[in-house]
Amino acid sequence: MRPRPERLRVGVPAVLAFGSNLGDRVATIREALRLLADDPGLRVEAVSRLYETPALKPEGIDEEAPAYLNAVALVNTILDPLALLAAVNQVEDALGRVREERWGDRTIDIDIVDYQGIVADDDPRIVLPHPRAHERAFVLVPWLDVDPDAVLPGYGPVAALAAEATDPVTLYEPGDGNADAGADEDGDA
Ligand SMILES: Nc1ncnc2c1ncn2[C@@H]1O[C@H](COP(=O)(O)OP(=O)(O)OP(=O)(O)O)[C@@H](O)[C@H]1O
Ligand SMILES: Nc1nc2c(c(=O)[nH]1)N=C(CO)CN2
Repeated sequence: MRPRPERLRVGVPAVLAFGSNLGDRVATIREALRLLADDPGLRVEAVSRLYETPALKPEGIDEEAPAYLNAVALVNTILDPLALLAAVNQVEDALGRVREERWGDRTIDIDIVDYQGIVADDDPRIVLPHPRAHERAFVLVPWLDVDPDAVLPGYGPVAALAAEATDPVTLYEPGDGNADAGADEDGDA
């Protein structure tokens, strides 16, 4: 009998976006990834570099608010979209996310950008793809890091959308140049 492959690919692909603008942003994003990786329902397959981005508020870019770090992860999951949302909400809650004002400062935000290419807006709890991802360079640019050929369902190639998006995005390079979402705020791996 042939040995069983160690990891069977039975799930579906999804794209998660991470944002943090309060506390130790790198440590928080890294911990969010660790908590998600511990979930038996999903596997983290690739993580982008970190990008520093000014806070986008309903009235526009707010240079006075603490800047965000943003990253994107590709996952493979056996969870359905609502179960995946529950899993990411649980991680947000564990990391001290407080839901007060719209687009308010937060320790962590995790959005489901894409789930298996599905387009669905009938359930406001989970709109797919994420309804604002197409215009957010802070989502599109890190996504390109891990999938240069990515396509946002209903909108087209992510590279073209990123070229159109106007919000500024800067590769985050702490002291030692380690921009990995796996390293913490002072650059330690
Ligand atoms: N694709 C999605 N990913 C995450 N949440 C979603 C999605 N579609 C709908 N929602 C719903 O959006 C609601 C608000 O989510 P959240 O508080 O994270 O918004 P936000 O991060 O402040 O703003 P934004 O959605 O613009 O990033 C949640 O209750 C969730 O059910
Ligand atoms: N730069 C930046 N701005 C934001 C972000 C974010 O992740 N990065 N997320 C928001 C709500 O999800 C609102 N504004």
